[in-house]
Amino acid sequence: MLKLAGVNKKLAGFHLQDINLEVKPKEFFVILGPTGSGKTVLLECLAGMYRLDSGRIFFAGKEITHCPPESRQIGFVYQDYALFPHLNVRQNILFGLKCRKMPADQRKEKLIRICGLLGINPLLDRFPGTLSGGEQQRVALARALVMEPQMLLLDEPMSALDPRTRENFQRVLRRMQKDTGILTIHVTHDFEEAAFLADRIAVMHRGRLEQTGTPEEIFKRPASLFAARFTGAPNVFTGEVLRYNGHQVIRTGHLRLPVQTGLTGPVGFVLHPEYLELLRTPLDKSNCFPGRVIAVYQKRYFYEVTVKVDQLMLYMPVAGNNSHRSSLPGAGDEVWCRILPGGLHFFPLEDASINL
Ligand SMILES: Nc1ncnc2c1ncn2[C@@H]1O[C@H](COP(=O)(O)OP(=O)(O)OP(=O)(O)O)[C@@H](O)[C@H]1O
Repeated sequence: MLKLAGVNKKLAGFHLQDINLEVKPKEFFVILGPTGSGKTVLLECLAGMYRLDSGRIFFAGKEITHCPPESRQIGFVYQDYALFPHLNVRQNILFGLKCRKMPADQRKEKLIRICGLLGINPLLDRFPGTLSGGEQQRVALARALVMEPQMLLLDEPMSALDPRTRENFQRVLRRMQKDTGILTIHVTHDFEEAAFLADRIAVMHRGRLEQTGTPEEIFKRPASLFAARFTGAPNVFTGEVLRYNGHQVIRTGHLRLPVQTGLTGPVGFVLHPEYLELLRTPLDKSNCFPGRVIAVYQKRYFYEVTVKVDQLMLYMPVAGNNSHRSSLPGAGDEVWCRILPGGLHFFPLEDASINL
């Protein structure tokens, strides 16, 4: 178990603020946040590269707040791989074990195991300058893993990879983490990557952790406008909860959507697309709203229909295949949009001026 309690670190122009976090043994934990939000500084605090201003860090049953980096048994993989260019892959991977003066036969045994796990045996005699980005990243990971760290910190290890290589590396990484069970903290600004890899995610914004939860919890129930928008939730809007004709409604533009929420006043809300139904004629007047189709795009497995309802641009995926295309409305058509029960999620709006 890793525990951070009230961790604070001020740097010129940046403040890592009041970080409280618990990560379970064997967990794959992702810190998700935009550039400059403090993800790397947080990893560096864990690795012992900064002296904390306040707060404590505990790992595997002992306090490590003041332990020097080399005694923390942490593996750190950087964004830019940081391989030694004058050493071949084998020498790069074994560098740390040689410094530890591990006997050659033990080094060899570890090398074989790690390279098998990451599929890099054919690369052992090559030099970093001759490797692709994805290959270099695997080597960097192997170099960290061979030291058998108790915790692995990965600082945007895929930022320089093309989408296909990134997808492959994500699979390798996830399998490796499940096989080894090393508590892993991975930093990224990409929600899809986070959702694929993470057991749990913490959303970071301006030096603070805004929300922690499983990928599904964060995607379905974002706690703030920032979390909703940054994780790419479609149909994120703002409005005001008030009473209208004796009912609780949310007013947004000229629309009044019936709601049941403990919140009042200004709120943010998500209209989950899978709870939106596209109709030619209204079914249930209280939850059906007239709109106009703005665009229909074909995606791989579904159609993406954009409907303007009052001032809201609603994104709606509609399942279908080519033969189904003719039954879909087209741009300019008048339609109705029905909100099914459970389709609305609210969060308090603390800072309406958040600009992503
Ligand atoms: N040693 C330092 N001294 C002063 N400021 C620093 C230092 N290291 C980082 N910062 C600042 O702290 C803020 C957070 O930096 P950090 O590298 O943690 O962001 P990040 O979330 O990892 O961003 P990115 O996704 O771009 O890597 C930035 O404004 C950065 O300029």
